[in-house]
Amino acid sequence: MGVGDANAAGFIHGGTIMKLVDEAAGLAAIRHGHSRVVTAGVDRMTFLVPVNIGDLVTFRSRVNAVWRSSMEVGVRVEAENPRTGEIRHTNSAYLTMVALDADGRPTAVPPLETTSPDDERREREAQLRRRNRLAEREAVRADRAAKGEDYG
Ligand SMILES: CC(=O)SCCNC(=O)CCNC(=O)[C@H](O)C(C)(C)COP(=O)(O)OP(=O)(O)OC[C@H]1O[C@@H](n2cnc3c(N)ncnc32)[C@H](O)[C@@H]1OP(=O)(O)O
Repeated sequence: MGVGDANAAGFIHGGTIMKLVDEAAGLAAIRHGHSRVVTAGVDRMTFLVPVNIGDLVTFRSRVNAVWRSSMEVGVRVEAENPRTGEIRHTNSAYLTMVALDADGRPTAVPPLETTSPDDERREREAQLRRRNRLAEREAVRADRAAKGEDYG
C-alpha cells in the first residue's frame, strides 16, 4: 500500500481497507453462487493493528454459511513488511452478500459443503451472528413500537 492510501498519521485509511474487503468478499460470493452479488450488510469489521505504508496486504475471503440467496463471507486481512518478512493479522470482517439473477432479484445459491471441523465451526459461528443480528433488529423494532416511534 502506498502513500496515496495513507492518512496524516502514516497509516493506511480504514476506508481503503474496507473497500478492498468488500471486493474480496464479493469475489468469494460470486465464485460460490456463479452469479452477480451485492453487499447487503457488513456485520462486523475489526481493526486489530494499523497497516503501514509499504506493507504488502493480502485479503483472504471465504463463504462461511449460505441461506437462500444470502451468504456470510469472512475476510481475513494480513499485512507483510516486505523488508523483515513479518506478517501481522490486521483485520477481520464478516459481510452478508446476496446473489442476484439477471433481473436483479435475489436468487438461490447452492448449499455450502462443509468438509472440515474448521468449516463446521465457521458455519456455526455465522449462524450465531445471523441470529444475533435478527434478534437485535427485533429488539429495536419492539423498543420503538413500545415508545410509539416509527421503524423505517
Ligand atoms: C458489491 C457492492 O458493493 S454492491 C453495492 C452495495 N450494495 C447495494 O447497493 C445493495 C442494495 N440493497 C439491495 O439491493 C437489496 O436490499 C437486497 C438485494 C440486498 C435485498 O433485497 P430485498 O428486496 O430486501 O430482498 P429479500 O427481502 O428477498 O431478501 C433477500 C435476501 O437478502 C437478505 N437481506 C436483506 N437485507 C439484508 C440485510 N440488511 N442484511 C443481511 N441480509 C439481508 C435476506 O435475509 C434474504 O436472504 P435469504 O434469501 O438468504 O433468506
